[in-house]
Amino acid sequence: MILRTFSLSKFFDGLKALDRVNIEVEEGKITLVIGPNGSGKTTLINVITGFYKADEGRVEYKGEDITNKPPHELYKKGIVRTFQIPKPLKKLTVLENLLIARENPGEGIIGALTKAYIPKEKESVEKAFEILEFLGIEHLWDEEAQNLSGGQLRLVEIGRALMSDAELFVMDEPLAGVAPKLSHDILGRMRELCEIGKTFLIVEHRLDIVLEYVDKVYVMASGRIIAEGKGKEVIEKPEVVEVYLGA
Ligand SMILES: Nc1ncnc2c1ncn2[C@@H]1O[C@H](COP(=O)(O)OP(=O)(O)OP(=O)(O)O)[C@@H](O)[C@H]1O
Repeated sequence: MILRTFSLSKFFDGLKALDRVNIEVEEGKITLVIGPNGSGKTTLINVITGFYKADEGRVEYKGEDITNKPPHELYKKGIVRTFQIPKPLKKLTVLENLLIARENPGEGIIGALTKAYIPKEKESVEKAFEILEFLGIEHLWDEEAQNLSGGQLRLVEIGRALMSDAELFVMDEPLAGVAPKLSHDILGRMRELCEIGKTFLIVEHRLDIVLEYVDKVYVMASGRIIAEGKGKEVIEKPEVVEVYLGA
């Protein structure tokens, strides 16, 4: 397992947003976390990636305790979280967005903007083009991000993460606002990346599209993992049907 959580808990003023969560993320696989609104999925990702502090429990990455390490330290270890491209960066081109991603793992917007105009090494530019080509958006390299469709922006977000050489990609709703065809393309690209050893931990609501691509599914409700398994069989479990109906 590349990542594991052990009895991970997070409280907000008495609310148990995470309640002793145990998950295992296998290397080279896509692990999906689902659950009704407010069940704790984003909180789980935020705690794993160091954006929130855990109140109890532990996170291990490659056997090392990484609990409550800040995002930039996790980035150095090979864990990257994707984010929607913030507004100021939308004025930059697609290529520029990839180039500054490498320098700004922590996603500080101010830092990103001040560093945006430093000279770029040839090697970084070559790498950026390779990634754009892989994602099928190399023709958009000189386009301002603000002119892209929602789906194209998602691909740029993934491209930014790929600039980092990370091994574990943590993504919150990578398909939100993306049309079905492009969603399938994105998931297909993720599967190809799994083949070269990359690992994905994702939260996604679009179950109709995503389930066939993922290796393992965890279902959350009220801060707890209530079911786990492979693809479609999980969502047919009575306890899962129940939480979705109740929601
Ligand atoms: N920063 C915060 N402060 C206080 N409460 C929070 C905070 N973040 C999340 N919560 C609460 O924790 C619970 C879990 O929220 P979370 O966003 O993790 O759920 P989710 O499963 O990602 O939901 P959604 O599918 O709607 O995004 C919710 O009750 C939410 O209101």
